[in-house]
Amino acid sequence: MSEMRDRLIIALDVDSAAQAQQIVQSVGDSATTFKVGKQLFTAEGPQIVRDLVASGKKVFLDLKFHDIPNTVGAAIRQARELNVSMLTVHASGGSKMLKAASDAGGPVLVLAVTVLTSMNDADLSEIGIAGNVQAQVLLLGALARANGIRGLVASAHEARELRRELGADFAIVTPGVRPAGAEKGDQARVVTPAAALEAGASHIVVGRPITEAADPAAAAKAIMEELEGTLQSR
Ligand SMILES: O=c1ccn([C@@H]2O[C@H](COP(=O)(O)O)[C@@H](O)[C@H]2O)c(=O)[nH]1
Repeated sequence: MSEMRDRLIIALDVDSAAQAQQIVQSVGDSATTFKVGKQLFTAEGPQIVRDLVASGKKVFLDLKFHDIPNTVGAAIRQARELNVSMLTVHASGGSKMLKAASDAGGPVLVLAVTVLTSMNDADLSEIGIAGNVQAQVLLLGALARANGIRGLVASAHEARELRRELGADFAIVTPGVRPAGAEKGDQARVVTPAAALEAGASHIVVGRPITEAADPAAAAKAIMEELEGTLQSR
């Protein structure tokens, strides 16, 4: 397992490169990996990724590709040119899309998003999925693994079972992480940083609790200390 600092991923969900770089600077050494998602990428394009990589940061490109296999494979080959470390596709794109994604990924860790952490059982039912979230996550996790994918995005609620099913080497990246007492916002399946690690997450993704904090550096440091405390108490 990588060092603890590599396990905290900070979501740079802001409107501009300047705001993103300010957060990166203020967080300093508390994190090595920063997530560029739809908001920042749409505002700034690939240059923000190039700039972060050039400054020595690891970038998780979270654009959640979900399209026909040829298009997803081609998009991933472009992402490789940006030297990102991780990227996402939707597992619900199906086996052919997942295979195209894993074939195209090369050294990039391709993560399959199972069920968004903002969704609950009722949300799944609304889109025609009869099973509960846990069952759907496990089904999509198995489908992803069968098609060469080496990591998933899921909530920590499912992490223990996923870890049992998928083994120690699989990456389980968990958003929906909230320090005790923090606002859930639109997230449905939420746990604390410590509970996510306990459940078997390899990485946690934290956005608003850091980016909207009065002091992002202190917020990131507190989360790091919670993670380190969890490992020491094992
Ligand atoms: O299932 C998912 C997949 C991705 N995300 C992303 O993670 C961050 C979480 O941000 P918070 O502010 O900590 O809620 C955000 O960028 C999402 O796009 C997710 O939340 N759930």
